[in-house]
Amino acid sequence: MCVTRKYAPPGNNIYCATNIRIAGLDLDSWVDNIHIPNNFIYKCNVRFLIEKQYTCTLSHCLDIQSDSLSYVARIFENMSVLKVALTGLSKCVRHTCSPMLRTISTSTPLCQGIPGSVWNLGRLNHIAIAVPDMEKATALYRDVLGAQVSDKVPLPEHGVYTVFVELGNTKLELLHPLGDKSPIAGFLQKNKSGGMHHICIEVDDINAAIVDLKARNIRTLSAEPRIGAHGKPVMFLHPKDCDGVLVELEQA
Ligand SMILES: C[C@@H](C(=O)O)C(=O)SCCNC(=O)CCNC(=O)[C@H](O)C(C)(C)COP(=O)(O)OP(=O)(O)OC[C@H]1O[C@@H](n2cnc3c(N)ncnc32)[C@H](O)[C@@H]1OP(=O)(O)O
Repeated sequence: MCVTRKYAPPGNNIYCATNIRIAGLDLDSWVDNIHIPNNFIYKCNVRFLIEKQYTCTLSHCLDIQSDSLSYVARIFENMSVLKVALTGLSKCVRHTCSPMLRTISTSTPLCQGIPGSVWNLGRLNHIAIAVPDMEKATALYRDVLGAQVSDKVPLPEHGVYTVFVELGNTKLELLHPLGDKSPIAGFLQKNKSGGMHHICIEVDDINAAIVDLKARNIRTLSAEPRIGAHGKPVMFLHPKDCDGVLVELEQA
């Protein structure tokens, strides 16, 4: 799906295309009337967030039948006002200044937000494959399939050796057990020839994601985010809560 210029009048940014009405008021009047700290930036960002959440519906006229106060409460529930102010402003500037951004693909975070949520799912970072023989697996991707592969890196804190295979649009992470308590050892016991172990998806705010997912009863597999293979905070989600797939979220 593509949202193109035809939905937006020339000279305006994409958000002008949607006529959003909340609780019977147009968005501007509604934002003017809401009782949040009397600060222009806060109001700007509330407006921005609502537009951001709803523009992708492709609707020219969107009626949100919602009690205005509870709607604001939901928006503020999961966010720090400062973060919203900064994110909102920088995104507003980008969207008003660059005509290129009038074309939005569904793979951008813009189209993936959940109404009222302050975090967005990003790109697929990697797919991890547990392998019983790292040298053999590396040789397969490097010598037989012709991919660029990284060096083998030990990550004792995760109980794994890793090799990354570059694929252009994403990566494969080959995993082999390191140490007695490696989570990969148990997996390989059950899957002797190896197999897909997890997928890793980027998120723009891992802490907000964790709070939100925990509230939705999705189990996280460590108390706090840990530093993953790319030196960034990561969190694993229980496969039983993710349709049988072990999901790793990585801070983008
Ligand atoms: C460096 C870093 C990075 O990329 O940044 C990494 O890759 S670290 C990569 C390694 N680190 C991790 O995997 C950390 C997160 N993983 C974990 O906490 C654990 O491995 C669990 C996923 C919770 C599995 O725990 P454990 O092996 O003790 O339990 P288990 O074997 O009894 O499994 C419980 C149930 O989950 C299923 N299960 C286990 N591993 C699975 C997997 N990878 N994908 C899908 N399902 C899986 C089992 O089949 C079983 O289902 P049934 O009951 O139906 O039989």
